[in-house]
Amino acid sequence: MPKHPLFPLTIPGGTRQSPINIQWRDSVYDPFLKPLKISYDPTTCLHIWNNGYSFLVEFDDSADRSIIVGGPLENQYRLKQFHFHWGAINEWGSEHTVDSKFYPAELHLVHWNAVVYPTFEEAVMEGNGLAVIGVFLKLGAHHEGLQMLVDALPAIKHKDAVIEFDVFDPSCLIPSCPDYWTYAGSLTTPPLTESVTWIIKKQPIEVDENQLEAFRMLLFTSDGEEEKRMVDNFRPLQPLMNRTVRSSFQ
Ligand SMILES: CC#CCNS(=O)(=O)c1cc(S(N)(=O)=O)ccc1C(=O)O
Ligand SMILES: [Zn+2]
Repeated sequence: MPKHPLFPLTIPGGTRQSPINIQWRDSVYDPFLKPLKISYDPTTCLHIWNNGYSFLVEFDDSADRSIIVGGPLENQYRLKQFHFHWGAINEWGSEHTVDSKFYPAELHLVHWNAVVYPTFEEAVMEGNGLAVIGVFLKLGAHHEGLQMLVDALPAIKHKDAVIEFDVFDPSCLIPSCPDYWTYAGSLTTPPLTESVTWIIKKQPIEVDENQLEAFRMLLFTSDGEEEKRMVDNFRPLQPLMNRTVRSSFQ
């Protein structure tokens, strides 16, 4: 298991840190959880860029055009960006684990509560400010929708590289099975604030080896610096402490 030079391991006084191991048998079915409703407008897609930690696709979140509602959420939340975490090899790479099993990668779709908070930055600091959908990636069949992202990666190999990305519907990356786990957690990168309602999809999506390898050819480093491959950009598991993971399924 690689060490994590990227960011602090612990937040002093943290009681709801992420990621966590989801022990399937300890999760509690909640019949009052609603189905998650996802309505994304593909034309709100802006650009894809390498921020030196992951690659992310950002969306125009100046209006309620790409939103999620329902599930465990009290309000609707606006899509701001999505990004991935992955490993150097297929044995690990996801941030969350299920019964202590790692997946080779994990997708995070980050949304913020624009009903209650005026800006994303303010929402990041509040307990109900963010909602992140987590989707596991497993090695298997070629994923057509992901390939559009993979084809753009060579153009953003280095830190701070960005290219236009006009139309993309991230719904194609979300499994059709409605089942999810949900728990109260945090950002897994600085500022690590305890502001995230996590919604982790039970069913992974399948991607092929070439697609995972394409993630691994990205670099943490800027053009001209000594090359460091962008791999193992996941935070170590955090203690569950006094939390229950709820499931939307029996
Ligand atoms: C201020 C502030 C902030 C956090 N930004 S983020 O929520 O988009 C985010 C969230 C996550 S995660 N892994 O917690 O969803 C990772 C990375 C990022 C990011 O800045 O790129
Ligand atoms: Zn993430």
